[in-house]
Amino acid sequence: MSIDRIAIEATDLRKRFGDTLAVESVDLAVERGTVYGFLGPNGAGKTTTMRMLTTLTRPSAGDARIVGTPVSDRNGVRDAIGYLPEDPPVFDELTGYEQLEYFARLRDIPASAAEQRIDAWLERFDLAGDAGKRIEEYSKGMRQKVGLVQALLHEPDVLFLDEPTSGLDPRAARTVMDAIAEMAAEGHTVFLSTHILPVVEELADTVGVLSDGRIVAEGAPEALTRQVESESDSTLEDVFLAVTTDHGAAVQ
Ligand SMILES: Nc1ncnc2c1ncn2[C@@H]1O[C@H](COP(=O)(O)OP(=O)(O)OP(=O)(O)O)[C@@H](O)[C@H]1O
Repeated sequence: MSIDRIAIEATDLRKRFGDTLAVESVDLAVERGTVYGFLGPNGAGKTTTMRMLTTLTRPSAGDARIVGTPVSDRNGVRDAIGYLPEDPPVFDELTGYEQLEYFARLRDIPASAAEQRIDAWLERFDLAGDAGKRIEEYSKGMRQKVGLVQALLHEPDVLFLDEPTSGLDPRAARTVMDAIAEMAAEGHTVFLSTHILPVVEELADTVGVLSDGRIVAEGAPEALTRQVESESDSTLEDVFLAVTTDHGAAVQ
């Protein structure tokens, strides 16, 4: 596989916080235009890994590149990515529209394109009627939607999403899932961390399960589920339970 087909690459990526080894050793090679589902129990190191890949946390050791740019080149990587963290970075005192306008300026999106894209996404996420309200008046789901639009407004090569459907009603969650599938079909790469397994089952081309700071299982969802013995058809939940209780003994 040639390197330019790899959007997210990590080699022996590690992070230590004092005595805590948050990420022991992570290797990744995520192909462009694919959706990578990142699973793992609470405390496995998923957020820390995403923070290293998005340049927000400096790795203690190892190497990571986003579309060929090393994460030590923070500006270079930030130009190539969008990131929706668990708690979307929005300003309570701005309206939803102002927040997105502000972000579009930060990202150097020309004003006319910005207006067009903001209007289209607000409409799609059923937020157009509330775009003039201050974010402090928004529900959790509305904040989540603004955070998501903010992450993809500049049409980044690589989109990192931490629980993108959390707090969303089923219709909004469907809109988000369809948008993720579209982004991937257009050639964007999506790195998706969530505990909602049906979301991963539907969207991910490849799934990686992180446990105690290491990837203990990785592969296409169908390939992983085929390897788990179960009385009925296996699901990703069976895979998750097998590899995270027994550290990969059931799935090699
Ligand atoms: N800033 C920090 N300082 C000290 N320890 C930290 C810090 N951030 C994370 N950790 C520790 O690193 C480990 C991994 O945490 P992380 O948040 O990456 O897990 P996670 O897989 O995202 O969990 P969850 O699914 O609960 O969000 C945990 O033991 C956590 O306590």
